[in-house]
Amino acid sequence: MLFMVEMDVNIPLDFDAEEAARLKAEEKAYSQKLQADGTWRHIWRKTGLYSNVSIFDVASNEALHDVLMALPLYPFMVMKVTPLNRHPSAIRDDDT
Ligand SMILES: O=C(O)C[C@H]1C=CC(=O)O1
Repeated sequence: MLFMVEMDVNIPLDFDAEEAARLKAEEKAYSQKLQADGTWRHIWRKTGLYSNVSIFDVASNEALHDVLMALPLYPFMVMKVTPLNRHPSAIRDDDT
């Protein structure tokens, strides 16, 4: 199942800088592990924003929930989740 997830990150300005750097490093490692195993199919930065658009490929709503809740930066994120269907006019057999 494919989902588009939009993540807006908002770390308070007075949050400890070292802790923020640690959480960002953890987030990067977690994200790259999920990208390597095919769960996190695409990640794009929204230009000019601390925000991304991502595509996830997971087995169920519950699986996506678990992946998102485990994001180290989750406490600082607002997310919008959109389920995706293959478009009937798509010309490619896959969506890579
Ligand atoms: O930077 C972001 O958009 C937030 C988050 C998502 C992946 C990652 O490494 O950080």
